Amino acid sequence: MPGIYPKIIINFKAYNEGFGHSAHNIAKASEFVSEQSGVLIGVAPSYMEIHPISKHYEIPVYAQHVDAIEPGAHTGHILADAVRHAGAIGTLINHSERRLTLADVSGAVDAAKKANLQTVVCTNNIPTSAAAAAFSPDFIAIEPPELIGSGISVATADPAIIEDSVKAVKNINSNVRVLAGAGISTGDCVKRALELGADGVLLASGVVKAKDPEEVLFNLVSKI
Ligand SMILES: O=C(CO)COP(=O)(O)O
Repeated sequence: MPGIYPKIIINFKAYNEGFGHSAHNIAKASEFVSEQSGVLIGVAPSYMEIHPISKHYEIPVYAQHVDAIEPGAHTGHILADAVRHAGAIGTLINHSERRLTLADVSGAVDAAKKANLQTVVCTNNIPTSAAAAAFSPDFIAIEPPELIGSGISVATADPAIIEDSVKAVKNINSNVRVLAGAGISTGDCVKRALELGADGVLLASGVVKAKDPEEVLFNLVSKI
C-alpha cells in the first residue's frame, strides 16, 4: 500500500475506545466508509492493534511514533522495521503528545524511510512546518496544540495557520502533502480545510470517542 495516500487519518491515541473491540469497530467503519465513498481513510491505532487491524481491514495503518534507531541493542524503543513488519504502511512522528527534538524528528524520518514507511510529521506552528518540510516527509500535519481535543475546529478557529503552513511547506518542497488537524469533526470542517489548501485531515476524538463512528465518518466524507 505505500504510494497510497489517505485524505483522512484517524489517530486512536491512547483512548479507551482506541483498543480491543472498539478499535476494530472504528477500523471496520473506516474501511466501509472508504469503500462506499471512494475517500481513502487511514488509521493510527496503538502499537498492539497494528497487526490485527492491518490483517483484517483493507485500509492504510499507521503507527503513532517510531524512534530514531537502527535495529540493535535498544530496549523499550519502537523500531520502524518492526512497525512495518506488523503491517503498518506509515507512521506519525512528533505528535503534540509525543514531541521530539528536531534532531530526533530528522532521525525518525530517516529510520521510517529506510523501513519503507510513509512519514507524517506533526507540527504545531508555521516555522516548525517549514523546518519539517526540509526533511521531505510524505505529509506534514499542522495541529495547533491548544485546539487538540477541544472540539473547536482549526479550520474555523485558525484558518490562517492552515493556509500559511501550506504555503511554507510547498515553498520548501511541493511534493509534501499537508494535513490539518485539531477539533475536526464534520464534513464542513474537512471541506473548509481542503479549501484552505490542505490535502486532507488528521483527527482523533471526533471519531474515536463518537457513539457511532461510522455515522461521523460518513459525515466527514460527505462534502469532499
Ligand atoms: O491530535 C489530533 C490528531 O492527531 C487531533 O485530535 P482531535 O481530533 O481530538 O482534536
